Amino acid sequence: MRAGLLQLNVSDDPAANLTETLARVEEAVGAGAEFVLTPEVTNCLSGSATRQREVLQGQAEDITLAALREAATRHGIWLLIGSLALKTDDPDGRFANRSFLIDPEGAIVARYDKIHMFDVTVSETETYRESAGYRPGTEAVLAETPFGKLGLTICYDIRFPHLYRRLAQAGAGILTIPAAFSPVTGAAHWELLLRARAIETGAFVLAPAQCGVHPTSRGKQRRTHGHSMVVAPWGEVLADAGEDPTVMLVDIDMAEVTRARSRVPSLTHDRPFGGPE
Ligand SMILES: O=C(O)CNC(=O)[C@H](CS)NC(=O)CCC(=O)C(=O)O
Repeated sequence: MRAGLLQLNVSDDPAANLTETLARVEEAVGAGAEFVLTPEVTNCLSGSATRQREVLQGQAEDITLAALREAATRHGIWLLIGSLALKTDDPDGRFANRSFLIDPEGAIVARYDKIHMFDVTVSETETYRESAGYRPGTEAVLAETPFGKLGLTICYDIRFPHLYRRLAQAGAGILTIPAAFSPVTGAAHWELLLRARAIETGAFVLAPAQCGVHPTSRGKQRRTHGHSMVVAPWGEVLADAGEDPTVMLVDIDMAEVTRARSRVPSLTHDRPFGGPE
């Protein structure tokens, strides 16, 4: 299976982002991708809740979701929309940070709401309070594809290894981790965390990411780490997209999952234990 990961530098203008995303999908398909993946918040990255309320839509109206479903059908590909920021019926007006798996008929075969919220003070000048703007999800999601079972996660989820263990033990051979990682934590942790999750689970990790300085019309300026990555089940980095927007193609051989897990079957070696709760 050939995967095409889109590394994007989105703005807070969903229509403009969609034009760029569709062109990149086209590029990936032209290069033979059968499974195309986009980063977290493919539709809009903003540092302003006011701006988000102006431009974001609910799932039923969202232009990015509709157009990407249509693109999946037109090209006959599988498509992971890393996530969309979407309006919800949350009483506090919070958005969903929701990932979608689309099949070649354009059907939504799975959707996942990011569970873990990035409420972190990275430095004195850089603070994130994701839970103020987004309503967290509560369910882990596994999806069937012709190339294997897929475990859907998003960005900060990467720091919660029990989620990945659960998905892998439920059968996932591919873990998707679309991201908009912060530059500071990205430089220190991103590659190491991706490789750790791949090794612990004996699964492929596919991590399409946002990159660069994001053009925003108002509010806080956002910057992201880039370095979209594919990691093999044994832990090798198969590809790293660097810092700039691009399409990254990687051939995935699912037999590597079986090979890694038979060399080190730690996924099947859990033991009950007592001790601190
Ligand atoms: O804000 C939005 O609209 C979209 N969401 C994001 O960019 C999220 C929350 S701020 N970013 C992360 O989870 C980065 C995690 C990270 O960098 C780490 O774990 O170190």
